Amino acid sequence: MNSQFTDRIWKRVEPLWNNYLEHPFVKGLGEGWLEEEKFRHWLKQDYVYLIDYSRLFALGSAKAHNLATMNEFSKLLHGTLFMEMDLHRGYAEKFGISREDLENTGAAATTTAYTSYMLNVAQRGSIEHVAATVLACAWSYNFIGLKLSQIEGALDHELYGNWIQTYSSEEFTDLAESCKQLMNTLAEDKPERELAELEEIIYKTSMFEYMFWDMAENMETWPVKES
Ligand SMILES: Cc1ncc(CO)c(N)n1
Repeated sequence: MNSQFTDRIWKRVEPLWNNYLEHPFVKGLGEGWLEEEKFRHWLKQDYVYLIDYSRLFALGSAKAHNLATMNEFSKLLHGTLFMEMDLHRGYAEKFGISREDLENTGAAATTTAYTSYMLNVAQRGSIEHVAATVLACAWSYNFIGLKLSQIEGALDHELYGNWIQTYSSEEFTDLAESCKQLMNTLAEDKPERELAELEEIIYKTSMFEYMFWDMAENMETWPVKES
């Protein structure tokens, strides 16, 4: 098979993504010792993150040049709003966080920066820009889920097993693969200047992914609290 755009991307992001696996939040999740309050912080921030992330798939459908692409984005939208966010709703119920509280979480600085960046790039750009903004998110969570699932006992952990099961599942792997396929199709025959631009978007979102783990680990919101 011909070399794909995502093979080039993999070479660029792999060193950065390996840092996710060393991050204390991700390590704690995989080895089962992550403090619950940090996980609860991630859960709430990630829920509001996913609301805006879902908008990107809707934008992808709107900007699609053909029905097949519209269908792909619509499947990704549905998968995020239902399959993925059900995981969050299940945890919230376990923690006694109401649906309303979950949904009304105030986005932290990092969450705001990350979603604003993606929405800005996607709104200003074309369909391939939309595909570039969503790629690192789905693919890197699948990468992390699959890696953590290899740790002995991780899938059976009382609290975090469900997280690892979801992100390493066939369903979520399909979702990540669809994002990769979409990116490859949309990158076909594009000149190098445009490919380099897409690569930068994917690299930046990968950096934001790292910042999101940091935000969760340090339970950050905004640097100065209202008095
Ligand atoms: C921050 C973040 N990135 C990626 C995913 C996977 O969709 C997620 N749930 N949250």
